Amino acid sequence: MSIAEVVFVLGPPGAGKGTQCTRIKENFGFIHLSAGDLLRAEQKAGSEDGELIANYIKDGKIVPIEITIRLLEKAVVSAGATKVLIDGFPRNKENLDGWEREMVHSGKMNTKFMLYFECAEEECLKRAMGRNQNRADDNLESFKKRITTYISSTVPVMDEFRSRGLLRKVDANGTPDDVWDLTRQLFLVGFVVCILHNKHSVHLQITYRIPRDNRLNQLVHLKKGLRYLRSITSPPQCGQHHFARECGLEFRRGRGGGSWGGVCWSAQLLLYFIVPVFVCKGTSLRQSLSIVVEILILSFDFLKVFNSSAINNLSSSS
Ligand SMILES: Nc1ncnc2c1ncn2[C@@H]1O[C@H](COP(=O)(O)OP(=O)(O)O)[C@@H](O)[C@H]1O
Ligand SMILES: Nc1ccn([C@H]2C[C@H](O)[C@@H](COP(=O)(O)OP(=O)(O)O)O2)c(=O)n1
Repeated sequence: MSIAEVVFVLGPPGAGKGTQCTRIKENFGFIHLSAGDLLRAEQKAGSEDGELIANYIKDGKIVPIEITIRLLEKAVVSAGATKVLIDGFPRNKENLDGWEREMVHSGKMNTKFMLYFECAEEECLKRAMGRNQNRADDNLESFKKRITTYISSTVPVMDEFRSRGLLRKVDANGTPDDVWDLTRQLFLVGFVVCILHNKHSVHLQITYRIPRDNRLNQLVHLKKGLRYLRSITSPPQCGQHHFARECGLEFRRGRGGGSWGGVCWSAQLLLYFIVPVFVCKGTSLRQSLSIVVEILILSFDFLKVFNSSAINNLSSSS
C-alpha cells in the first residue's frame, strides 16, 4: 500500500476547520480525521482512557500523544486512505514529536503541509458558542482555556511549520463560502495545456495553478525551468505582460528593500496563476512536437515539487 500523504489542519477553536475540511474532503478526495472527534468517540465508547480524555477536554488541555497517535493510526489504516486531512493535530510539540517519531521516521506516513485557518478570537468564540453540538467544552470557561492552550502550545508548532516553508495560511474570518474560495486555491495545483500548431511550429500555452504560499521557492524553481526552456525553444512569449519581465528574471525591488523582501508584489501575484506561452519551432512539426513533449515533462517535474498528486486539470486542443 502507498504511504498516506497527510495535510494537518490547525487554527483556533471555532475557526471553522471542520467546516472547511468537509468541503476539502468532498472536492479533493481526502479523508477527514478530526483528532478531537476521535478522542470524543473514544471517551464515549467507554475505553479505559475515557475519564482521562474527558478531563483533559473539559480543561482545554491536550491529551497525551500515546492515546491520540494510536487513534489516528488506527483510523488511517482502517480507511486505507492515501490522502488524509488531520484536523486539530499536532496541537503541541509533544504531538509533533510523537508524530514524527511514530509515523514519519518509520515510513508510515508523509507530512505534506499544514493548513492554518486564521480567525479573530471574538469571531471564534461566537462560532463555538453557536455550534450546538452539545460539546462539554463549548462554554465560555472551557473556550478561554482552549485559547490559552492554543496560544502557548499550538502556535509554536505552526511557527515550526512556517520555518520549514510548510504553512499555508487562510483568512477564515469571512463567510464559509469566502473561506472556501481561499482554501480551494491551495489544493488546485495543476496546469492546463493548449496546443495550436501549423506546419513547422507549435504554439504552446501552459497555465499553471500553483499554491500561493512559499512563492519564493517556486520562483527559484521556475527560474531554473525557464532558463532551461529558453535554451531549447525560441524565447518564450508571454501571455501576461508582466511575465515577460519575470521570464527575463529581473526582479523589481519592493518598497521594503532587502534581499528576499525585495521580490516585488507583481512577481508574487504572477506565481498564483502563470501563463507562459511558448512558440516551439523545429525543422518539422515532429521536431516541434518533441520540444513540446520536453516542456510538458518539465512542467510535470515543476509541479511535483508542490502537489503532483493534485494535478487535476490537463487538457489539450489542436
Ligand atoms: N466562515 C464561517 N462563518 C460563520 N460560521 C462558521 C464559519 N465556519 C464555520 N462556522 C460555524 O462555526 C461553528 C464552528 O465551526 P467548526 O467547523 O466546528 O470549527 P472548528 O473545527 O475550527 O472548531 C460551526 O457551528 C460552524 O457551522
Ligand atoms: N491533538 C489533539 C486534538 C484535540 N485534543 C482535545 C483537546 C481539545 O481542546 C479538544 C477539542 O478539540 P477539537 O479539535 O475537536 O476542537 P476545537 O478546534 O478546539 O474546537 O480535544 C487533544 O487533546 N489533542
